[in-house]
Amino acid sequence: MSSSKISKVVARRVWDSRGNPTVETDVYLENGAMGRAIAPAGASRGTREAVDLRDGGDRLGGMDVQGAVANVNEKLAPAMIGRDVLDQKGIDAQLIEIDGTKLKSAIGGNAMIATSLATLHAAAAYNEKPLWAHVASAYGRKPTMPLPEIQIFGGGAHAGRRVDVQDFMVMVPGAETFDEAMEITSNVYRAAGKIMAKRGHMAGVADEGGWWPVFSSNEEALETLTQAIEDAGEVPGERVIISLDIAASEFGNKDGYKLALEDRAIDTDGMIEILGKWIEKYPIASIEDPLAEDDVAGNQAFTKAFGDKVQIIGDDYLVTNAELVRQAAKDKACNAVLVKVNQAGTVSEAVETFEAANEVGYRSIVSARSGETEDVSITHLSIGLGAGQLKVGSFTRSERMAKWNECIRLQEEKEIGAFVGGEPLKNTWWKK
Ligand SMILES: C=C(OP(=O)(O)O)C(=O)O
Ligand SMILES: [Mg+2]
Repeated sequence: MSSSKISKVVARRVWDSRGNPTVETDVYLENGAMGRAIAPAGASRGTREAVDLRDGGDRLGGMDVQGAVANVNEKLAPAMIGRDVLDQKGIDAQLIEIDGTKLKSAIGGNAMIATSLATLHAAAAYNEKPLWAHVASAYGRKPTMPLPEIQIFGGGAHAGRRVDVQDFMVMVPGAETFDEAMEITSNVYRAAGKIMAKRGHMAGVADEGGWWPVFSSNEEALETLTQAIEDAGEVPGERVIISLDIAASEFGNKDGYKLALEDRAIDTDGMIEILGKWIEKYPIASIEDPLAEDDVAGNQAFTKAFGDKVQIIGDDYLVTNAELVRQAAKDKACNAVLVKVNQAGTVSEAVETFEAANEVGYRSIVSARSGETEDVSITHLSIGLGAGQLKVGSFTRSERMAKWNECIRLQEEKEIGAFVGGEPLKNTWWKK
């Protein structure tokens, strides 16, 4: 039998969609197989997520990753060589041990996730399986096509804080196929672009490909999005619903929130009231980070008020951490978790979070970061785990389309369960 032992690990500096350097790792096996992955990078980051190691001083705005690359080549590689690539858990545990910090700040979350993901790719290559199939068999999951969650307008930290809300997205739970969900979303995207162009507000796209938010209020963005759904020939709330990432930690905390665009300071109750009005008025079926990451009482109150109506996703609030998911379930805060591999820092910890979500009955949405590359690992993870939903960003940016187009290809695989768009939102108003 050919050897599944790791023979070489090499990292290098490559570039992401914001022009920032990031880490790419190659893992080679004795039998000649190889896996490669690139670390993504967030802009609206939770304080409890794994941190990237950045350096460079004045060069590259202190965003360089030479130290992280060196850590892979000099510290992780020697420990990995000779290990069985099929032991993802053991390898990840070793990476965690070498780092030795709570937030992966010594080796760097960027170094850790590129290496952990590359190990997963190498194991798939050893098994001569596509990544999704390896993930499904390694974790005992039924592979399934996800419901796409796609940005139409960007905002928040991804668009110079032109509006407070970070992501104005749509999902098409009423689509019959993944392909149809993409087609309908692209119609909405282009309709939204036409509205902006007509208003003389067409100003390019934000970090994840949604149109640049030239609006005078958060609500104007919601109105425009609803209009775009109509212009695309759809009845808002029928096949197409709105989903929002408020990313509230970016403009507030438990002591108060500052809606910069509207020049308003409000408290937790005020935030819940505004969001409640939006849920009343617009066809919103999913909201991410409605309150700040430290606002436990706010997240609890919001979930109590709207948890049986909309999907409530913890991103900065749960930072792809299994313990925090279990705690949130005890606290009755949120009913879904965003799974971002680099928030956890290793594949094993991200999968553990996904499994914890399943245990407590929370939905999972595998997600990209605002800084991305051509790496399509998350497409395979979402399908292989049968996570149900995938959040990536939008048209106009190929680092996003690489992931969506990989979904399009994979829907042709007979072993991948059919798209059941409505299923992930079945406990929301969309389908009781
Ligand atoms: C994808 C997101 O943005 P970032 O990667 O900047 O955290 C998000 O907040 O869900
Ligand atoms: Mg988010």
